[in-house]
Amino acid sequence: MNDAKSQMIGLTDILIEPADIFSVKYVSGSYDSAEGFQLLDKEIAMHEISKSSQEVSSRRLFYLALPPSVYPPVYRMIRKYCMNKSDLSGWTRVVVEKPFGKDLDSAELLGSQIGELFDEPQIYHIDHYLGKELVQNLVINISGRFANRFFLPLWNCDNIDNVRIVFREDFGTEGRGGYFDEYGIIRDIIQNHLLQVFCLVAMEKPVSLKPEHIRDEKVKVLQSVLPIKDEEVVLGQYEGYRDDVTVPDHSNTPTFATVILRIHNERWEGEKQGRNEFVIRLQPSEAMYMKLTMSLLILLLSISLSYKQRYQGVMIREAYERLVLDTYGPCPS
Ligand SMILES: NC(=O)C1=CN([C@@H]2O[C@H](COP(=O)(O)OP(=O)(O)OC[C@H]3O[C@@H](n4cnc5c(N)ncnc54)[C@H](OP(=O)(O)O)[C@@H]3O)[C@@H](O)[C@H]2O)C=CC1
Ligand SMILES: O=C1O[C@H](COP(=O)(O)O)[C@@H](O)[C@H](O)[C@H]1O
Repeated sequence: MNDAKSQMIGLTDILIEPADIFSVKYVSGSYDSAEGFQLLDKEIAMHEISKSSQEVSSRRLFYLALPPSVYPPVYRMIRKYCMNKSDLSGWTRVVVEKPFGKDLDSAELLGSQIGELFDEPQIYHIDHYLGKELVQNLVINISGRFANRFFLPLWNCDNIDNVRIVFREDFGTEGRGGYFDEYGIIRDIIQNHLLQVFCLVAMEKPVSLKPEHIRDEKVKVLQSVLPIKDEEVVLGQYEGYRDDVTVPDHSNTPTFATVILRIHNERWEGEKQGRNEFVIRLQPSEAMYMKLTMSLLILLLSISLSYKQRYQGVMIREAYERLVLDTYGPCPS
């Protein structure tokens, strides 16, 4: 690994207390050499001894803000040098970012490489879109589709012509070309964040909110998607993308993509011509609103709920904050 890509930062000390006090310590080293990880382990152990009544019993969570292609060497080092040593209690968990590989082969390879080092319950796959307030609402909260008697009977192809899941950003790679150019917009955003939203919008009601039940329903809806037609995909690259010095001059990586997914199941297969719109805006400024177009009069009626206005003073957790805290608990969903 070259030097420019060899900085490893270890977060050795996070205190989460009612007063939200965070104390952070950095240890630097390279991804593929023992010294940095031995030092990191030493720092963690010192912290554990200073804080814990049970010597060297701890909960160690490793979250890597790195492209998954770098995971195998880093996780090998963690496995070798940084595990919780105690047989008494505690645990070691690792958080894996998206995209998980580039295709089926590389995803399976990555899975087996990480699987050789850690047991399944130790591995947490993170998709921060699942931590967003309105995405959580899609499944569990009061306005979630399964809890809401207003939406429940309407949520099918008799009443919904199409669902558009739109992600827009008004900035470029900003120095992240080293990661982004290797993956592109489909693997960076569509295959994970937007497909998760797609699954939550389209899936059937899970038997319970247990992780495996939610996962099973997501799998079913993905299996119901018909093969994508070439003519229903558009790819592009925004002008100026290659101006970023971290992007190769001749990059052909897509930075724009649109695709139509057709679901072949009882709920969604069928045609409905409709002109009303129900919008769930995850960001910026969380909101839900409805635009009703009364055919001849073309009257636009808006029924809206802006989270900022409606829930003034209520703190909405950041997606990562919610999910990283979840990794400390017993439930990986
Ligand atoms: N940025 C974001 O908003 C989000 C990012 N993620 C995920 O986090 C991970 C990292 O993304 P992000 O932090 O944005 O990416 P960056 O490009 O900022 O890279 C993060 C770190 O990884 C290093 N790095 C990048 N490419 C390579 C490589 N090919 N080999 C070795 N090291 C490399 C960088 O080193 P150097 O600085 O030297 O290039 C940097 O230290 C990705 O998996 C991404 O999907 C997930 C959600 C949101
Ligand atoms: O995963 C990623 O997401 C961010 C966008 O996240 P958001 O919460 O700000 O919508 C994106 O910028 C980044 O390229 C990608 O890796």
